[in-house]
Amino acid sequence: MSSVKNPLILRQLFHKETSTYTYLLACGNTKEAVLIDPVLDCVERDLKLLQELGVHLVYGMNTHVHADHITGTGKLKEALPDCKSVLGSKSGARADVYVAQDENVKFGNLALECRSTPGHTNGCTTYVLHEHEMAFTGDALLIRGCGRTDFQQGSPSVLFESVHSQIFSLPKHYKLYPAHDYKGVIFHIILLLLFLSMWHFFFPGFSVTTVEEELAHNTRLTKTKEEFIKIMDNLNLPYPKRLDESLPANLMCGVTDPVPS
Ligand SMILES: N[C@@H](CCC(=O)N[C@@H](CSS)C(=O)NCC(=O)O)C(=O)O
Ligand SMILES: [Fe+2]
Repeated sequence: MSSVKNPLILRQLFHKETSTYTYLLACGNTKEAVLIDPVLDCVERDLKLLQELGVHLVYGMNTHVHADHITGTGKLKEALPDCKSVLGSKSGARADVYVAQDENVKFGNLALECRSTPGHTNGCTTYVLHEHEMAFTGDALLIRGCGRTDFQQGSPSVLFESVHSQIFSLPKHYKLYPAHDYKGVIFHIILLLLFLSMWHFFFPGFSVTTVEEELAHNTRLTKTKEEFIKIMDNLNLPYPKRLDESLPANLMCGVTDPVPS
């Protein structure tokens, strides 16, 4: 294990309605912070936390153009004018900073390396924090699963290559943090039927994994490429409930231009 020079403040936040994880990362020395995949509905929560921790948001970053929720980046920028939005250069959406393969996003003394991981969408980017041996995979890799490939330029073949070359090639002990966890949802439904509302207490789902765990236990990506393509082509998932509002808004950084009066 390499010695850690710069302390990291890390918070994993959850949006229950869309099972989305947002990550707050801040440099413990300088207090410069980034939010990865903020959700519009949770901006007030995130602003309060930034203030409580005494950190200064420099980037609102997205791993990709989300199809299931509206990004909070635009609203965060309105509240914090120093904050810039970051997105993969192949995303086709509006952002202040576009990142490509091997570029770094710096916050304080820490830096996130950008790895292009298309296949779920063209612009999908995995952000790697080498100093703390962790990566934020968006929807390219979910815990024991992966993002769907049936819309938004999705391609199972491209996703398979991305995950194997850019994520599974990281050291085996690296922690992987995804953009969603759907494992708790089944239990949620069962407990709702039992009129209980504390599902998260009993069945928290999964919050983090490692390269080693996914190489051994990912239900899709441990298969051959041919088997993987067959699985992905036959998922038959319903479209995300908020797709129609999310996609156009996220192409505009989560805010639509004001209508002239
Ligand atoms: N039911 C959810 C949407 C679920 C969904 O389609 N999730 C996406 C990631 S958000 S683009 C996905 O890739 N899922 C993979 C899988 O195996 O489930 C909603 O209505 O929001
Ligand atoms: Fe997605």
